[in-house]
Amino acid sequence: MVEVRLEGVGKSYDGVTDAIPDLNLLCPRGEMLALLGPSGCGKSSTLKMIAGIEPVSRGAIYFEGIDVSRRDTAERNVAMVFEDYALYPHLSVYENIAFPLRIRSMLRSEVSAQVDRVLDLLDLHGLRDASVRKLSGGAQQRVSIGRALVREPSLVMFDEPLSHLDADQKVQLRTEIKRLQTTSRLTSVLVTHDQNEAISMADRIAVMDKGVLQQVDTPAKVYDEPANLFVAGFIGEPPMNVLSARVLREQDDLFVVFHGRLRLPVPASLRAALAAYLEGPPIVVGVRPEHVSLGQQGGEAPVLGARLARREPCGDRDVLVADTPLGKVVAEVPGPTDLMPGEQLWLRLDPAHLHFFNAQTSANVLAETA
Ligand SMILES: Nc1ncnc2c1ncn2[C@@H]1O[C@H](COP(=O)(O)OP(=O)(O)OP(=O)(O)O)[C@@H](O)[C@H]1O
Repeated sequence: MVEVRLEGVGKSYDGVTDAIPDLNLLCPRGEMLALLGPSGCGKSSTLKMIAGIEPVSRGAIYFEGIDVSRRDTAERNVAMVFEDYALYPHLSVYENIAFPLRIRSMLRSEVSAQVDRVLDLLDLHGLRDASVRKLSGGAQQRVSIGRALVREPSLVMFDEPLSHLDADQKVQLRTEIKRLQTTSRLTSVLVTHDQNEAISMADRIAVMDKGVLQQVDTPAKVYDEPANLFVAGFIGEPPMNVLSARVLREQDDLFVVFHGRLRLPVPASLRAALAAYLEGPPIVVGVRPEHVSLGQQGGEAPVLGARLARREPCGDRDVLVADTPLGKVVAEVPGPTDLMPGEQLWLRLDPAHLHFFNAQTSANVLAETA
């Protein structure tokens, strides 16, 4: 397994516009890097350039420090796992996994040993002689992962590997891929538009928009410390609420004030970063729905008056969509509640979980002072 590094990589399909202007990215050896972003953000182009399916227009791709930009997929020893499994339907599980070894004219005994190793790894021994066309989607994808691993690749590329599976199989295979990746220390790149897949499987997530890398970090950091408003809005479901506000000082304390309707103390850890915004330019405050709760008017905690527009029951919690003088605010509260549309609510925004962004650049103010 290798470390993969992209340096100043650019891709233009027509020689005029850039699908990817300038990408710098590192996937350390033994880690899974997820490329995540909306349709057209450049995930597939990046995957294809790393795999050697598409040439780079600029820059270079290094495997273990060696420039492989001009090598093809076979020379890079990259294995692919596709969303549609791409198995040979007339062959058995064993023969599908053995296929990449057979075309290398490997000795029969050696093929058998390698395939057995992979059948063990994926717990597929019971299905060894089954025809792949009779298997469930999840089992077919496990066979295609086995076929990718059997020839001991330098890098495994997972291209939307779970998109054809139903919800149960998705969860099972997610766990399986994570287990394999960790125990076999695979270097792998996962392309997905599904944030849950990226969060549950990857060591690091590269969030892209319009060909530009927005943030690359661990799933926890991408969620807890989004680098900018794009990442804040893209990661998390329902998305983070964003509200415009100003920062004021009163005696020695800083407060964030939302159009004179709500005033919250700024946590001590953010004071230095927010000092530049004092009495100054507007700021955008983000708060995740799970950090908006139901409060009471006249209680100790400051609250925002709201009217319930919609309630979405989600089992043990309710998603409340409320109209407030600051705009629409979404709250995720323990449920089920018996709240009805039109009801008056008092919302509490947890001051310990506010995110602050520069309204002009959209960057997280913590990143500006880092
Ligand atoms: N073969 C191609 N020829 C011309 N333009 C292309 C080609 N492949 C991709 N593009 C363009 O490059 C940009 C990035 O596309 P890409 O497929 O890499 O994004 P993506 O994030 O993988 O999207 P999706 O999730 O829809 O597959 C888009 O503007 C797309 O139209």
